Amino acid sequence: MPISKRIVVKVGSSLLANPDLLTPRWAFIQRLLEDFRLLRDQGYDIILCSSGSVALGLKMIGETPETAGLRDKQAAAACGMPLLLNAYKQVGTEYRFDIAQVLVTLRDMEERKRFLNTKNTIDRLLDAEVIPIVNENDSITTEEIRVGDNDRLAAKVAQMVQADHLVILTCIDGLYDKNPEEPGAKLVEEVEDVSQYLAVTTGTSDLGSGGMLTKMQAANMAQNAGCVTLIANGEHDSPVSSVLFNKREHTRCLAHTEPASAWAAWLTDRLQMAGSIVVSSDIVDAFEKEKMSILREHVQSIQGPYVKGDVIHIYSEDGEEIARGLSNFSSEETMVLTRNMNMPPEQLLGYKTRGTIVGKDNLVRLEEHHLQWDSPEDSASVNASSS
Ligand SMILES: Nc1ncnc2c1ncn2[C@@H]1O[C@H](COP(=O)(O)OP(=O)(O)O)[C@@H](O)[C@H]1O
Ligand SMILES: N[C@@H](CCC(=O)OP(=O)(O)O)C(=O)O
Repeated sequence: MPISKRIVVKVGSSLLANPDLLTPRWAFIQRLLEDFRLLRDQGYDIILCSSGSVALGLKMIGETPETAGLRDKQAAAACGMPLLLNAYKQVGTEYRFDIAQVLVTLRDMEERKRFLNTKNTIDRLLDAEVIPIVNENDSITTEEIRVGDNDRLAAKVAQMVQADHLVILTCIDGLYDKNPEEPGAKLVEEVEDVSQYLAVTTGTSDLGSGGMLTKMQAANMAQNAGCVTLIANGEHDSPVSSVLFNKREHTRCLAHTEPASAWAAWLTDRLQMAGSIVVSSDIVDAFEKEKMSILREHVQSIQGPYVKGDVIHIYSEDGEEIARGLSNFSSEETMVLTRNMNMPPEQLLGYKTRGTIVGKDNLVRLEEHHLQWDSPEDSASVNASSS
């Protein structure tokens, strides 16, 4: 099976749950899986990222979308997940599909080993022609350690399986050039640079989580991994193939050139910032010409806490994010190294090390098409050489 026939389909809560009764929308699931059958028969591998567990589980714990807090949503997800999977299972049988549940957490995407483990599982399911249904394991994730939206999670999965299309089905026809409630808002058919639209993407539907903002962030991650994102209304016959084959209106976010490697794509597109450092202007200038390792003398300030092996965001002194890279040290160790420049790293840390903060092979310089993240609050950062 050529890898170019891999698609990731993300389905939002509002398509899966009736807004008032919070019960499964069987007719939609029917249309979706009927379309999957058609695509499978044409040789497409499909990975489904499905929301809906929280919405479908709320009634069981006596909550509503308006009143539910984080704890309620965690419990609702535990109640709703079997209902959601049961719906897919029942309809799947009708269309000769086997399905499988893959529940992931933030760390399964952010830690390289766990990311590859998840990839292996999904690949194996696809080999067996089983449809992986991916969702966040909401019941065990708290605010600090959750992805929080399935748009970016789906983009991460698209990057993971090297899909060439990510199809995001939602309750609106695509991205509008301003708040769709405002008169005169127009559908944007093609997006090359998502950063132009971030300011006009506030608000979600009643059951949705991330709104159009996380769809744009997801599209950027997919773009950077060489994957096209199609955003469309799911309320349509053949909801996926009609968009994939360009038979109805939608927003198409173009793919950028292929990333240097799957490793570089994983390293660059993050779901959460583990920590960051500010580096001196000499290394920023040097970066213009070639990629170089970041040494302790380059570090101006550190924002943690983070641990050895976390991907950290690297900023210039004027707040521009210039690179991301795998840190060889925890934030505490980095602090010790940079505050005691006259002492050898080995002596400071008690083990053999050259003290390179980020090696050049574990570093990716951000390009124009990568969305930069705002630098963390200055007040929270600690000056590396202040004592
Ligand atoms: N510029 C925009 N274009 C389109 N939709 C937008 C825009 N800004 C905000 N939205 C809102 O995003 C919502 C879709 O996101 P969301 O509710 O999270 O859906 P889903 O549950 O499918 O992820 C729409 O209902 C719309 O109101
Ligand atoms: N993981 C959650 C959904 C999170 C989410 O992104 O929701 P949505 O914006 O409707 O796609 C759930 O299963 O309810």
